[in-house]
Amino acid sequence: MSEKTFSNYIGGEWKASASGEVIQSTNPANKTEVVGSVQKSTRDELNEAVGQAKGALKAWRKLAGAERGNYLYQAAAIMEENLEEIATTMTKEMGKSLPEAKGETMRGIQILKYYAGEGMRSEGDVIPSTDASAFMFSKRVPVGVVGVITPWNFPVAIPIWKMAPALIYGNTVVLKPASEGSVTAAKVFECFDKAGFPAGVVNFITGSGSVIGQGLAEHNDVNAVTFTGSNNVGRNIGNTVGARGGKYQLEMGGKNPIIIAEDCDIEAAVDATLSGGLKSTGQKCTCSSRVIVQSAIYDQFKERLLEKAKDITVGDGMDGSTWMGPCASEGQFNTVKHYIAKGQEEGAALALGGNVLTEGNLKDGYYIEPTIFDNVTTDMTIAQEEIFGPVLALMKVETIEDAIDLANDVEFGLSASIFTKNIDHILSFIDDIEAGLVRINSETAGVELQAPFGGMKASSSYSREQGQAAKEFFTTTKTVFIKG
Ligand SMILES: NC(=O)c1ccc[n+]([C@@H]2O[C@H](COP(=O)([O-])OP(=O)(O)OC[C@H]3O[C@@H](n4cnc5c(N)ncnc54)[C@H](O)[C@@H]3O)[C@@H](O)[C@H]2O)c1
Ligand SMILES: O=CCCC(=O)C(=O)O
Repeated sequence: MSEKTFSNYIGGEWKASASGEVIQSTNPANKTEVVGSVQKSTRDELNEAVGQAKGALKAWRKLAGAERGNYLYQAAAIMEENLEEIATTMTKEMGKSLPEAKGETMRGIQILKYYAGEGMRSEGDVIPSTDASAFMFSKRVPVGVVGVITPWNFPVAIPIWKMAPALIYGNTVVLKPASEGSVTAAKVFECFDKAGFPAGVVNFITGSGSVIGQGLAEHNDVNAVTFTGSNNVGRNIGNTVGARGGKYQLEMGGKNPIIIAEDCDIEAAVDATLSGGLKSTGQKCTCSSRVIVQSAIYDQFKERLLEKAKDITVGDGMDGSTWMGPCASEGQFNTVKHYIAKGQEEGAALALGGNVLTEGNLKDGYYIEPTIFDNVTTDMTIAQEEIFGPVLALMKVETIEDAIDLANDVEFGLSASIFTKNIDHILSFIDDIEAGLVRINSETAGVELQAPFGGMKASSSYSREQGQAAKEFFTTTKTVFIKG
């Protein structure tokens, strides 16, 4: 793959920024390798992108849903032809292993197809009027220009799970991806370009969060902003968009618990803890971070967990034998090191890992060992703050009631899981756990595109993405009353 500089995609054309500056995206498995560069755009260019999206809105929303769907089907087909290249770029840009990157790219394609079909489905309800001679119905209509601000950890799936529903319901979009995933997102936009969307319907602009992201939040012609990312940035975007009367949706961090009950299948629970906690190097918003284990099996579970964690192969995501890649960036690497030090400082015992890996080629990347802390208590920073790295915190409890109380003792509420065979425990977990994604005998990660996704408490703005739930954010309802 040759290193390339990608332009913005505005009004159906690839355009370099007048700033003359670019942002380089480097490979976290090999710091000196530049994967590609994107534009460091200006506020004027953002205004142009929003202007193009606004200009394209009328004609786009007037197309039949099925016609809009055809563009989405076309984009999906082109992405399928380019799957290998997109996935390779993703692995090189943010470190996810190649099989995971391929899975994510395929997921993006499936999301496009799902929403393409949505263009042929109902856009309202017939509602009986109290006037027998009148006809009343509701009709979903687009919100308008949608600003899409996305993180780096799912650089294909997240932009698509926001853009596809926005587009099918008749909105136009301006995407601002995270810089650490921008080259991958540009590859997706190359497919959108080839799909032939009318000029201005889909726009792509890169640059700093404080200029382009904040600019989208502030722009009066951006009717709605859908954001996924960290809590501090999200809250600020929500306040900014809300203050000018815009619609917003925030999907943010997690501190997800997995509860291990004494009656569970320990082997299955260990596998799910490792997969849910450490796949993607712990950089999924749904990753398990707190492992809450009943005391009767604590030692047995811990021993097996450590045994299996020791076998994890860490390396370049492009290498077929790699199970866990590097942290996605230098910033992420430093954050994880900071939390590991903090855990030790506050008295948690390091049961495994905790070190930077420097052997052989690993010294060229941002590698940290799979890390497991023992004797973690809920007051510790590593039990409260999102780490977003390969770090698990083991916590001991006596009863399942205690486990659920402990699980809920954080500001976040994104996903949660329990391993148990006891139906009473399952039912009380479903009822009492404060999380938007509740999983039984399964890892905490694992989002299905046809189901609502979003968190409770500080993890979300009470909104839901994906499946039919996306309709709520990307449309507004007209109630029509007709009298002859
Ligand atoms: N709940 C979910 O669905 C979900 C999914 C994936 C990731 N996440 C969360 O995302 C975070 C990791 O992603 P990240 O590091 O890219 O998050 P981030 O908040 O740093 O960045 C997200 C996006 O916001 C932009 N941004 C940064 N500063 C901004 C500002 N001042 N104004 C407007 N936009 C700004 C960034 O450029 C990026 O495009 C984690 O907290 C993770 O849990 C949540
Ligand atoms: O990072 C957040 C998205 C998580 C996800 O898509 C999954 O768990 O499958």
